[in-house]
Amino acid sequence: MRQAVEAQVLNPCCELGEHGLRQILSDVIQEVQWSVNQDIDGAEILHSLLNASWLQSLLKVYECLQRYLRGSPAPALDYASGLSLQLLADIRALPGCSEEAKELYSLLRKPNLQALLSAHDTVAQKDYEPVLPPMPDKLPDDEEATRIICLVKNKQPLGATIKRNEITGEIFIARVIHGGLADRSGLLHAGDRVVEVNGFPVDGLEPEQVIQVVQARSQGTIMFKVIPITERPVHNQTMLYVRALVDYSPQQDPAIPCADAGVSFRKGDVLEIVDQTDALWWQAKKLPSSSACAGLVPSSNLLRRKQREVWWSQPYHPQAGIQTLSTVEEEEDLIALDEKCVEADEEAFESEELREGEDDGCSKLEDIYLAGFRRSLRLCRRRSHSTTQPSCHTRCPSSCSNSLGSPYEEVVRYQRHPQDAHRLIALLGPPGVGVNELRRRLIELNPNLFLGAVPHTTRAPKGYEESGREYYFISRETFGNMVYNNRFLDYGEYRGNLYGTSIESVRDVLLSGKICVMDIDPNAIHAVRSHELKAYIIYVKPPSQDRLKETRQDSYITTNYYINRPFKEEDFQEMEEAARKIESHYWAFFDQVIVNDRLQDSCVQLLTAVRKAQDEPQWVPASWIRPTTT
Ligand SMILES: Nc1ncnc2c1ncn2[C@@H]1O[C@H](COP(=O)(O)OP(=O)(O)OP(=O)(O)O)[C@@H](O)[C@H]1O
Repeated sequence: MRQAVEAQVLNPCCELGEHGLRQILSDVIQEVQWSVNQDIDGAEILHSLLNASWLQSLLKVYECLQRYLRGSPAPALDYASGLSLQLLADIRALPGCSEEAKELYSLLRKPNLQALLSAHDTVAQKDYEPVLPPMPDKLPDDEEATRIICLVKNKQPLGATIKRNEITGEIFIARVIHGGLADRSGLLHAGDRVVEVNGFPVDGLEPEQVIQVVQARSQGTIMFKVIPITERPVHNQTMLYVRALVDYSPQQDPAIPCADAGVSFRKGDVLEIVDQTDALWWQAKKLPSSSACAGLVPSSNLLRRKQREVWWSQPYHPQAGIQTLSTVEEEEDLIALDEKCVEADEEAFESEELREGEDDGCSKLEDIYLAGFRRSLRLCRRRSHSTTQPSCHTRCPSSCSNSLGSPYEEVVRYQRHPQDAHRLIALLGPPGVGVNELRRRLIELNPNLFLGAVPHTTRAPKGYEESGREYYFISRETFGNMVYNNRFLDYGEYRGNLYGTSIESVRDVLLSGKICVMDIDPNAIHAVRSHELKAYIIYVKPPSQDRLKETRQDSYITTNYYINRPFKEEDFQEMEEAARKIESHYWAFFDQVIVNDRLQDSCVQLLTAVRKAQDEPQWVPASWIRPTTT
């Protein structure tokens, strides 16, 4: 018997029979049993190994595969789709058909089944397209290994770019676009040398001329003769999602290798980076994307370099391929705006000067105080909107300019766990647009769920005020210490008193299980975008000037110099101007934009946005989820 086993091992191709292997195995077990009886070393281990059920199963699988290999699969017929059509006609012709026949009829009519049968027939008839040209009879011995590649082109672009070696004039595939036609074929690779296209030798041609040869045939088979690259680099691509912090238009970028293959994006767009092989040009898809095909975007380094070039050479150039987040010219504009504001209100200011304390916008809803609506706090914020020397400071005043250095921000999909603290809801917009009106309405809707953070101030409390309710009343020294220890999200001075909102105040609301709703100065965006607060930022945008005039007829604005006066034409213009500046600097950081046209609609949109922020997955900075030590 042992000889029989050896024969099988030496000649693995010989027939094992249906139960061949298992038979051998049981013979081996018997043999081992015999060895055990003879007290031979290691035999027991071998015995248990051979008895193992997993080995038995594996051998069973092996036998099945052997059986399958012996009988090569062949189609029973190669006209299944024709037969199904005949069947449909026959069933239709039946005078009264059974339920089974009806079911069969409806099954056979399904387009997916018909497509399947048609695919079956194509394979069965070996009716493959395209028919490759015959191999030349005589290939010169010294010719390098060439490959003939036929791609069937539809209206889609080929999905590959080429480059020319300026010394030799040879044409190479520069890159293959992820998910494009060439990529899906798996036949063309970056680095392959293109020798011929549709029979035309391309050596020495300009890349544009080669493209013309390719494009001469917009549809049908394109034949490439290529010398494949010998060593294809191995890429370990990792999934990367980024939020664009700048605008980019490939059509306006003369440096892009192929503008048609470029992906344009705006600040705030989320890009899926599918290939970072090239140091200069990444491949990406703009989300949400229904296309399998990626396109070219500048790499982070390249985009940063472009940003710097634009920054230094063209402070503001709307035609430039890339627009920076902020420009020097715009900063100067901001000063001009403030002067205009003083001019406009000087006369009336005499008679109707603001008096801090007379009406501090105390907001009380039955027995619930709505903290953070103080007029002085808002005025101190407003001043920072309109000057380059902000009276309101943020915990990280330089963070905005830091973000200018990085054109992409890595993001990940995040959904708050129901047991986690709520995300901070931060509202912002140009002065007077209605941020506080919306915030107030939201809190009033459900004060048990929504709450503002209690701000700090150095001013003395008034008779009716309680520390921790309207404000935390603290000394200048304590306030200074808190500033020193970065405990304010934003703070500022108004009429000699300091005001600020601390991280602890927001934390208190969040820890109580409520949703903290805060209005913030744009400068505070970077402070609230933190691992702990995970702010969801809602930008309240003014509608058109006409709609502002129409909707704000009975509304009142509080300016630096007036409390609650009717809106004037110039208020709307200033609002629009301020909105333009906020948008050009900060658009990328807005999770939601609400155009505050009809108040009722805006309230509904706000409520929906707040629910989305808490309960639906959102793109958030990767650093919130994987905090770094820096
Ligand atoms: N959609 C709207 N339609 C009509 N009036 C509105 C609308 N939104 C807000 N208002 C009114 O506009 C005025 C200014 O609104 P609000 O005080 O909320 O502005 P704000 O954005 O908080 O600005 P600031 O903080 O600088 O005062 C208020 O009288 C408010 O009731």
